[in-house]
Amino acid sequence: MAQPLTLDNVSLALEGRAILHGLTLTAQERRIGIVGRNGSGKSTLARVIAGLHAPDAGQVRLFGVDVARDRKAAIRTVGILFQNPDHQIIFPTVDEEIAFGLTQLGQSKAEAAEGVRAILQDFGKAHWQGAAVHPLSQGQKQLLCLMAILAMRPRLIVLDEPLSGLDIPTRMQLTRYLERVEAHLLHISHDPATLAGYDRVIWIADGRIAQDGPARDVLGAYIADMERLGGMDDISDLAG
Ligand SMILES: Nc1ncnc2c1ncn2[C@@H]1O[C@H](COP(=O)(O)OP(=O)(O)OP(=O)(O)O)[C@@H](O)[C@H]1O
Repeated sequence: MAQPLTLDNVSLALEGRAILHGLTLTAQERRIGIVGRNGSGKSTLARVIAGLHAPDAGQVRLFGVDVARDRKAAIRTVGILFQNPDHQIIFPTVDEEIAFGLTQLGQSKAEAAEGVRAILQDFGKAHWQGAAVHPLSQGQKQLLCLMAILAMRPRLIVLDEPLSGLDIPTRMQLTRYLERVEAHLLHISHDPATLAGYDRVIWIADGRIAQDGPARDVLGAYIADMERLGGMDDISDLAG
């Protein structure tokens, strides 16, 4: 059976600078965390795994789908949630935002409308039907993005720091929503606390895998290294 996630020697340069260096891994865990410092390449990796950016070399396969080459299959397979929902939302109303992905999947207007109704109902947000997006808080917008992705029923969702701009109660609520998601999650964060309890954590440093294993081991080593670096003199030496 096809593995949920396979990276085979994935490399990528941006503006002539190598960002990802021959990443290779296979994963079947349902909850995978990616940690790393600012500039280590996490967001770039997120985009490559979501098929938004083709690698220069190597291949990403999700459940057997080559997400860079087979875009049609990719949109059924993977969704991505970004840090800032304002960069993700393109429509002025909740319904249009959710319906868009469904029509991209080939659903009719009526099917998409039913999909919108169903996902809002599922999240106890039936009263959002017909609502405008602009008065929503950041957390509510992030929830809208999550619902829009889940309505499409992807098998894997890439989370690129979607909690980091939210206050603590909102983060806790969104975390609870994420916990009930059936799809596989690949959650990118520089905050180890977010990933405690995950099935597997991969630490990325300078576009390479620094460590890969159980959350407790990898996060422990990562925290120790971050504290070591944090104890050093000059923040200008810390840039990624
Ligand atoms: N479009 C781009 N063009 C050129 N360089 C880029 C581009 N996007 C990112 N980079 C560079 O690639 C490196 C990795 O960036 P990336 O955003 O993937 O890291 P990150 O680990 O997600 O960082 P952060 O935690 O700060 O978001 C950085 O040095 C960044 O400056």
